[in-house]
Amino acid sequence: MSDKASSYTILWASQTGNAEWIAKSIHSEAKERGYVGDCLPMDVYETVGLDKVRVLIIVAANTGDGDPPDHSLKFWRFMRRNKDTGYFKSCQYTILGLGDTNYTNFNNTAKRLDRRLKDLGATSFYPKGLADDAEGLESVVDPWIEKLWDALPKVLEKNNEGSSEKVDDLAKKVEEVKIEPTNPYSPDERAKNIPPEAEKYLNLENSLVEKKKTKDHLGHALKLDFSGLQSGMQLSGMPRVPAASIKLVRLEATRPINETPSTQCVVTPAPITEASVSRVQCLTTQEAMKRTLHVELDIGEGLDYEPGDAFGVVAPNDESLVEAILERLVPSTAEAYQALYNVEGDGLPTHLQNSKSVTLADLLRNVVDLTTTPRKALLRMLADYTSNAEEKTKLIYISSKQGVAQFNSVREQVPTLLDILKTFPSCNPPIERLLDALPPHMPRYYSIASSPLKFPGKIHFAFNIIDYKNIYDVPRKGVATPWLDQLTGYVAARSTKTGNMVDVAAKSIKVPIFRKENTNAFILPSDTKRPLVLIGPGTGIAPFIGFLQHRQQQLRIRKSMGGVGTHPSRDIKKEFGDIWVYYGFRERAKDYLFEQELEEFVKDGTITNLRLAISRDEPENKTYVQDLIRKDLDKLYELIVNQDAACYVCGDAKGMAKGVNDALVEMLVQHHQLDVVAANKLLIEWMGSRKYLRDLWA
Ligand SMILES: Cc1cc2nc3c(=O)[nH]c(=O)nc-3n(C[C@H](O)[C@H](O)[C@H](O)COP(=O)(O)O)c2cc1C
Repeated sequence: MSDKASSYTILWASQTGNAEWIAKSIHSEAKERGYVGDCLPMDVYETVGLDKVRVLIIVAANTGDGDPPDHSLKFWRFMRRNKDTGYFKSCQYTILGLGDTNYTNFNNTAKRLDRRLKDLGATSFYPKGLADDAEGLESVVDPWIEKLWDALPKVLEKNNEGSSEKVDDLAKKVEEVKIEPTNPYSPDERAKNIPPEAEKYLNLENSLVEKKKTKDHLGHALKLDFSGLQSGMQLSGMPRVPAASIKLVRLEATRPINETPSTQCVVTPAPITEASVSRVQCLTTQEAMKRTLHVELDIGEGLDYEPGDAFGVVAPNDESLVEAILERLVPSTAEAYQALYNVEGDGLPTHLQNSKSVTLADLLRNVVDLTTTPRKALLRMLADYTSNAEEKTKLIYISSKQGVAQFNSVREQVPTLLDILKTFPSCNPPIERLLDALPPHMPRYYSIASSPLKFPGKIHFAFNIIDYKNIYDVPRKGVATPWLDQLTGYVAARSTKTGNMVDVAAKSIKVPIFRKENTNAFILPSDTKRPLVLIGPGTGIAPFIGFLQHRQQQLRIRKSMGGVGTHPSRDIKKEFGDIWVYYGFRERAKDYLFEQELEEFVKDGTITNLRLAISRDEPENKTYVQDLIRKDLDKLYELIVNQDAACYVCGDAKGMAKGVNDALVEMLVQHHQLDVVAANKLLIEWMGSRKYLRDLWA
């Protein structure tokens, strides 16, 4: 009998859908190649009987500060608590990590898992891959999967030789596309590729003729240089076309055109609450580089929170973009807003699991992502629905190994789906296939910038409106922040030093939100005596406004209870540790966020020391928070090491968080007699003991 295993298990841990999608693609290709196995989210590991698994493939992403995705925390607890060094002795494994080099803890989850599996007796059958979202996951993921097919037969038996041969041929065909510009992709062939369900609502004849495109101005054709693409060229390394698994089943009922779309199709980790916007304020002046809004939501009794928590906002894709894509792809936009469907299919991805009784517009508005950089597999799939031979070839080229420069150029231009369709006018994919290939539309998370002690029943948050031009001067915008700006009526930029919050309660503006579990313990220590060092430039100050309000209120409550002895007020103050705040912005007159509030915290003693790093008031003397920290190393050493202060960092993962980390390493080298390696190790220990906490974004 062969000593190879007869089946594999794929476990995935995903926060925003990439790992899920990649794991499922591996699973579907493995099945086609004749292997047998399962593909499961990490949180259901108990159903697998992990000690029996002989071939394990893990696809793991990161969130927070090198933390595992939220849904996999139970698995991690199990792995940490497992002390049986032989638990995985019959398991051969490999790991594909999805990370981002903008974060200091690059691919921490995959690296930790690798170590832990080895400690528990598992053996690696194929080296781990560490993909980097900063440069495009594909450049590591695609070759890693390709070589997995060479490694797998050494540990795993094929159960279905017949099917595998067919697939090998198929794979070969996909790998080696020979460019034949004179071979047009006919409408007939295209029709063959449209799943039968799609034909029920797609009038194929109509969809292939030019339609009036009233929203066409919204799309911008990409600027791409195809001079490297030559006739007769052999192309290789294309991603596989995502399996056609989604079916749209048309229902009898229709939705009245004037009915407000609901968010019931959105899959969120906690139930959605409709919160009313009560007040709003622009924290920056007209002349500031960025526009920053401060919004207050009325949450009533519905949502408990503590400072440091975050919450999710369910923001729709831009409606005119949704409409323009529908106008471009379906024969009747009106129908796309009214006809109801159930989304069905084997192993539906998580984000499609609530898509019942939905319109095509609902799906594009709330379920799939229309604005993030396209995956290569999407471009490859679009090629299959492109009738013009030259355009089709270009799409295949961009998704191939040879077209990597063009793919990078696509990424750089941050196109919407409409831009891609505009670049390739004869491309007409059915909506089902888009659902197969587009990433999930994700909720946006914000740190709460208030304390329930100061604002019971309310939450505050602050954010920059994402609105910029790409390298070719084409306007680009975010999803949630321009939507919130529009929803709250584009309040005027502040003109005075402080500005006031505008009461908009009467407008009954609703924002769908949900609670986010605080998985990284970014909360105040319960002991108020413990000193704090809070480092957060820009909107990184937001959670600290909540921390400071909380401490301010705690102090007021404590004072109102009165004290004993000759100096009650001084004795009470001793029950509250010092708070040092490092805060940064560009220009004092334009983007000093929460200026009035911070000054009040200083005045009433909530903040012991407010250190302001201003980067543009004196262009020759740019100061960042890490520069101020470097100036204060001896005092900070006293506070952090001798007085056991907890140190919090919030904001940009790359420049700021790295700079602050380096400054803290310097502090430990200078004052704690450690070398750089030992100092870094101590900082990691502090993270584990919640003395050094970071809430970062790229
Ligand atoms: C809020 C956030 C925090 C992240 N933190 C890290 C990190 O600390 N280290 C890292 O290597 N990648 C980090 N990433 C990058 C993700 O691992 C990467 O984008 C991955 O493709 C996400 O996969 P998913 O869609 O399956 O969640 C972070 C991404 C986000 C959005």
